[in-house]
Order: sequence, then structure tokens, then C-alpha cells
Amino acid sequence: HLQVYLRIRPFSSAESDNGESQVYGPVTTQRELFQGTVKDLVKDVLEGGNSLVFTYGVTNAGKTFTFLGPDADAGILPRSLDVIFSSIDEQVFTGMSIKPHRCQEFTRLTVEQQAEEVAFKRNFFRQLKEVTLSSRATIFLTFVSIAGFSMLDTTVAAGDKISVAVGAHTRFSVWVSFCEIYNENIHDLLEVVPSGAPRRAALRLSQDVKGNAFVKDLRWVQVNSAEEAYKVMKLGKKNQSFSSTRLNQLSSRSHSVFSIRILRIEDIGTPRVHAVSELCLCDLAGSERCAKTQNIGERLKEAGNINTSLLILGKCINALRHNQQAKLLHHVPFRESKLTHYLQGFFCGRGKACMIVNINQCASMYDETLNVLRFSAVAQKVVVLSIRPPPILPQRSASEVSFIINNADRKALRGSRRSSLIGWDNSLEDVQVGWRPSHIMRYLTYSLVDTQILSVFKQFFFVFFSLLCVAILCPVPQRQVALLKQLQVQLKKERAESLLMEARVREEISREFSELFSEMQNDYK
Ligand SMILES: Nc1ncnc2c1ncn2[C@@H]1O[C@H](COP(=O)(O)OP(=O)(O)OP(=O)(O)O)[C@@H](O)[C@H]1O
Repeated sequence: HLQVYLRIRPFSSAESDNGESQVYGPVTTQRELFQGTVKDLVKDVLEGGNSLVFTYGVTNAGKTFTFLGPDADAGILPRSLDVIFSSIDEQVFTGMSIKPHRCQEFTRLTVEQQAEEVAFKRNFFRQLKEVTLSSRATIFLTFVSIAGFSMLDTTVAAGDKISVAVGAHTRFSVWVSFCEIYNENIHDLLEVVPSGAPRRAALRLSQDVKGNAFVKDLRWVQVNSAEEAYKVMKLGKKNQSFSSTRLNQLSSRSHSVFSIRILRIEDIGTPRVHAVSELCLCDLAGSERCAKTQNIGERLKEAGNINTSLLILGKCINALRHNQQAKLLHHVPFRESKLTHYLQGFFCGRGKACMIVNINQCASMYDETLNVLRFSAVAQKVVVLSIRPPPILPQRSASEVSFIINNADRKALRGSRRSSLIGWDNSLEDVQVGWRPSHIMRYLTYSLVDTQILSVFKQFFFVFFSLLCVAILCPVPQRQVALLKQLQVQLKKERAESLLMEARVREEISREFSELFSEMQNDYK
């Protein structure tokens, strides 16, 4: 063969300053990569934004190394956890009274539910003691046990700390989840499965009112420190599907998704949530040529599913890019794989998205690597318009809402009520995060009822005023006493009738709206 060699000239300083360099070479350290790629996203998430980071490349290209890394040289996930906790330091909200819910919402837990959370966490961490480090775990995560704590060797330098502008009462509640997409099924890696039990259950993808996908019944664990978060990560990783292939001794056979949700809480009196943000980190399984891996049986099936989902990711990126340029829009096939369906929100404005492409330099992987680079070149041009979620307004109980509506709001509400059926989607856009149809129903019911309440109130006022006049103006002879008694009886009667009427109106409206919502639900299905 003709001998062909390639030598790469380093960038001149002017070229580097122009931002020509977008490639992290083989000698790049994990810290440099983190600082150059993910650190700004972590900052954004601490300030209330959402971000997605995913690794992409062929098998054996270094995705898991980048994502997780050995503990002496931690990857982007443990570094993110470390930076988050060193940045919020004293402001961790350690209570479990508020928990993330669905995609961008939160829910308040009862005392019993909080006790359940505590019990789960205790139980979950107990597994750590039972873990005899498997050969796989040893490679990626050899934890150092110090006085009962497990932590990584790598700690974040003081310079990596992010300064977050917060008020004196601002606290951050941090929750994490870890799942994998294996053979087009989503499994919770944090679910405690008794030994000998069959494979963990497959979870469903659902959607909130704004169309953001979330994994239903996925376990969220509240963590108070980077150490606790590492423990969760370690236990989840232990449950992930890895196997040895011809190309990689420890090849990920599934896409794994580690999510960090941060609730920004104003902790005065009853804690109020001001923002819910998420950092979603995905380690995608690598594409592979079966001729090279010579996989058979289960490995072959896994490879087929991995390749298919990556192919669909490619189709989505291509369609997004095409739609930015062409007049005739293409359908973006997000729904064709679990992976793309799950990530859809991030490609459609839920937050920022970042892809870390991994390649290895082996000449034997030339074709596959070229494909990956072509794909990255297209992906690089896709514009994601991310919208920072608005701060969450303090939630009020339905009765509070009912009596706080001012006239302008009421008019606006009446106006929108007329077109509530047709303009439903638009009105949902205006619904604050955390509002559900049941809330809207209650809101509408109350505001319809408030005209009734007003007239009842007028009657009460009239009777009360009459009694007052009688009491003030007249001496209290027998006749007035009789009148007073009569008025009291009348007042009681009126009150009872009004209550009945109010109950009837409420019931009617509730029924009407229930029907309306179930009709809409059916239509939507
Ligand atoms: N930057 C790096 N420095 C040193 N070793 C690395 C680096 N990146 C990857 N490796 C090594 O290369 C091998 C393959 O890496 P890794 O398992 O991360 O690949 P992968 O892309 O996740 O593969 P798969 O898709 O099959 O899971 C591992 O032994 C890993 O330790």
C-alpha cells in the first residue's frame, strides 16, 4: 500500500482566540472538558434553567469514561454533582416536604409520605453495605470508605464553585433519578428489587399539559450532599446493563439517564417553591457494526435496539435542521423511539442541549467515526430556542384563589370562559407550572359561584344592618324584641337556603366541568 500519514498542526493563538478549536484532543483532562462543556449548564440550572447533556459516539469511543470516569479521574456527572453541592453549600433544603412531580412541577408531601421517603432512602443506602464491588463497579467506581461515607477520590477545586445570587432565605432541594432505556423499555435503576426477583418493571413515558415527556412512577431520591448523590449514582450504575463485547470489555447495553432536579425554595414560614430546574445527563450506548462485534443472541438484539434508537435520533436532528431552512416542514419522528421521545422537550425549547461527541482514532473505525462526525456536523447547526421557565407564583389554596381574584382578572376570566372550549390549548399555555385541570376546574367553579356568593352576602348584610339599626335607634320594648327574634329566624332560614343553593351550583358546575374534562381527555387520546 501507498503509505499515507496525517499530522495535525496545533492551532495558532489567533485561531484559538477566534474559537476555531472545538475539539478536545486525547490529552484533555476531565476537568478541562467539564469546564469547557458542562460547567456553564450547571450554572444555568442553579439559576432556574433546564439543560440536557448527552454523549454520542460508536462503541468503545470513551462515552462512559467522559460521563462517569474512574473515581480518581471523575467524569462530567460526578463533577456536576460536586459543583452543585459546593455552590449551594449552606443552602441545602434538607426537608422532604416538597418533591418534584412530573416534568416541571412539584408536590407537597404529607407527614406519612415524608416518612415513606425517609424509609426508602434508608433502605436504599443499606444496599451499599451489601454491595461487594463487582469487577465492573471496580473499574468505574472504586469508592473510598471513610468513617462510613463513600466518596470519590476527585474533589472539585475551589475555583470550580459557582456563585449563585440568593436571598437570605433561599434554599435548594436536590432530588435525583436514574433510569435506563434497555431494548426500548425504560427501567428505574434506583428501584430496590429483591434478589432473585425478575427484571425490574418497565415504566411508561407520559406527557404533561405542555407536552413535555416524563417517566411515570420514576423514583426521585432527595440528596443532601454530593456524597449522598454519588451513592445513588453508584447503586444505580450497579443495576445498569453492561456486557463484554469484542470491541469493549465493558460496553453499555442501554442508554442511561441521570437527572438532577433542583427546587429553589423560599424558606420563610410555609416554604414556597420559586423554580424547578433540571440537569439531565445521558450516557448513550454506542452504535456498533455487528460484523465487527460479531454479537449473537441477546447482544445482537441489544445492538439492534441501540442502533435503531440512534438512527431515529439522527432522523430527528436531520428533520430539525431541515425545518429550520425549508418552507415545507418535515415531520420530526420523536415518537419513534423512547430515547427521542424522552429528549423531545429539550430539542423543542425546554432548555439548553449539549452533545459531547466521542471518537476513537483507530483506523479500523474510520467509516463509523466518519458517520458520527457527519451527524455531529448537522447537529451543530440545529438551533434550539430555549425559554427560561417563568418563576412559579406562590400557590394558593382554591378558596384563597377564589376570593383574591380582582375585577380585572374576573373580566379576563369571563372573556376567556366564552372560548374555553376552542382556545383550550392557548389557555393552557398561560397556566402556571404546577396547575392541573383539577385546579383550573376549581378556579372556574369558584369564580362562577362567586356571583351567587355576592348576592348571599348582600342579603346577610341587609339583615345585619336592619338588626343594627333596631339595636341602636330604638329602646328595646317588647315589640322590637319580637321583631329581632323574627329577623333572626329569617336570617337563619336565608342562610340555610343560600348554602343549599351554593352547594347545588357548585355541584352542577363541578359535574359539567368533569364531563368537559373527560370529553377533552377522550379527544386527546
Ligand atoms: N479519555 C480517555 N483516557 C483514557 N482512557 C479512556 C479515555 N476514554 C476512554 N478510555 C478507555 O477506553 C475504553 C472504552 O471507553 P468507554 O467504555 O468509556 O467507551 P464507550 O464509548 O462508553 O463504549 P460503549 O458504547 O461500548 O459503552 C475504556 O477502557 C476507557 O477506560
